[in-house]
Parts: sequence; C-alpha cells; structure tokens
Amino acid sequence: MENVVVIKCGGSTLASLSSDFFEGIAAMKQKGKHPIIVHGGGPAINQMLDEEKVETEFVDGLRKTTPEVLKAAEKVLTGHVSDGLVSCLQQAGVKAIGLSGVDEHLLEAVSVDIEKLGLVGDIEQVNTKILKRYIEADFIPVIAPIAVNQTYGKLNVNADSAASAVAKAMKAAELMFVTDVDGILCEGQLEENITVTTIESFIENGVIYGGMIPKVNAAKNSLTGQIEKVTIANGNGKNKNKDGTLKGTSIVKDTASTF
Ligand SMILES: Nc1ncnc2c1ncn2[C@@H]1O[C@H](COP(=O)(O)OP(=O)(O)O)[C@@H](O)[C@H]1O
Ligand SMILES: CC(=O)N[C@@H](CCC(=O)OP(=O)(O)O)C(=O)O
Repeated sequence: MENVVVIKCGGSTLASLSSDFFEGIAAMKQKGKHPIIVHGGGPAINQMLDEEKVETEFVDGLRKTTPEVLKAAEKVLTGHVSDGLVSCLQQAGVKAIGLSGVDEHLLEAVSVDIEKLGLVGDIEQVNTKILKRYIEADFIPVIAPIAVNQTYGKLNVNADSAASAVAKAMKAAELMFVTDVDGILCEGQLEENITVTTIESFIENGVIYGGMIPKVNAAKNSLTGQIEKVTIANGNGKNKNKDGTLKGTSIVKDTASTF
C-alpha cells in the first residue's frame, strides 16, 4: 500500500509523548499518509509483574515469557497501553482503533526458542487485509505485539520486530522507532546517519546494547524490503527537523551515501 508510515512507540517513551506528537500523526494523515502505530510497553509490563511478584528476565533483549508473563504482557499491552494511545489520537482529531495481533489473526508467529525464551514469537505473517480495511475506513491502526501461533496459542513478540514485520508486509515507505533517546549515540554524540555495517560493529564493541539491539536488528531487517527510510528518534519532541518532523538517527543501506 502506498504512503504507509509505521511508527513504533516504545514503552520507554509513552509517558512523555505530548499532544504535539499525536497532532503530528494527525497532520500526517491529513496530508494523505497512512500512519500505523505498533507499540511496546516493556516498563508497564515490568510494573505489573513486579506488583504480582513474578520474576522477569531478558535474554538478548527479549523477555523470557512463561504463561504467567504472557498473560500479564497481553493484559497490559492490549489494555491500558493501547487504550491510552487510541484516546490520545482521538483527542488529536483522528479515528484510531486498538488491535491485538491476535485479532482476526492479524499477526501470526513462530516460536523463537521455547527452551531459551519460552513463549516468544517471531512474526511470519501479517494479515495485511485487516490493516488495509481499517486504513480505507480512515482509521489509524494501533497494534499490540501479541501474535497467534497454532501450537502455543499466543506468543509475546518484541514490539520493534513486530513493527518491522508490519512495515515490510505493508510495503511501507517509512519506519520510525520512537524511543527515550535522541537516536543512536556513540560516546554521547548523536549519529545522524549510520550504515548497517557500522551498526554491526557498534553491537560487537558494545556501543549498542540492551533495548537498542532489537531496534537496530529490526531496522536492518526492514532495509532488505522496500522501505526507504528507517529512523530512530526521541518521543520527547525536543529534537526536530525544520518541517516539524522528529530528528534522530537515519539508518541506511551500506550502498547508500551517508550524506
Ligand atoms: N548506542 C546507543 N544509543 C542510544 N541508546 C542506547 C544505545 N545502546 C543502548 N541504548 C539503550 O537503548 C534504550 C532504548 O531501548 P528500550 O529501552 O528498549 O526502549 P523502547 O521501550 O523505546 O523500545 C535507551 O534508553 C538506551 O539505554
Ligand atoms: C518478547 C518481548 O520482549 N516482548 C516485549 C513486548 C513489549 C515491548 O517490546 O515493549 P518495548 O517496546 O517497550 O520494549 C516485552 O515483553 O517486553
């Protein structure tokens, strides 16, 4: 579909997203673009697990997911995180619909490694018809990264990789990761343009670690499709381009010029 822009809202930044941010998305829609939101909610899931005294552990940036953890993650993501985003978009004057990846089998996943990670999935199919139907009816889809799986019922999917899968399947023109840092930082400096090869060396030498790893891997993966632009930017809205869009790190293919 033309003019699709996938915006991944990280759990780290949800609380600091301003009305300005949502008005920017509404303006995008008015200009004929089709934004799709894929959201995370890691900190809110941590809080719920903490309250329920359930231990949680991350392996390679992915949450080890027991059936108990999955239940909490689904409740938080499809509950107040999704509701919050939908109501902020509605306040900005656009129609929005909260969808779980489980709804109508929107996201179908295979398990990554049951022994190592438990109920964690990798998306193998995005049922784009559902998204197209909502977009054609003028809704902005707001997607929670819980997916269906024939064997295990449901799987917990990292929101960065879910956003990348949605962007690829919808043949999006743009993918943006909105997070709590200005972009990829190296020794405190913002990398405005970065190539896939540099990303790999940054992971190797520890400049990129933790929650930034699934983000850059998802970005890398998206650049093998039709996506022209992958950006990582801060949701606090302080770092902007002249046209009001968020400024951050642009990730480009190795063959492309970085200038
Ligand atoms: N090189 C890097 N530049 C910027 N942030 C980095 C880098 N390496 C790791 N990070 C970490 O990645 C975090 C963003 O990932 P994460 O906390 O998972 O956010 P989100 O909830 O938005 O997905 C940053 O807050 C920072 O701690
Ligand atoms: C498998 C896995 O790690 N799932 C994530 C899903 C939410 C997410 O990715 O949230 P952020 O974008 O805020 O990190 C989790 O359980 O935290």
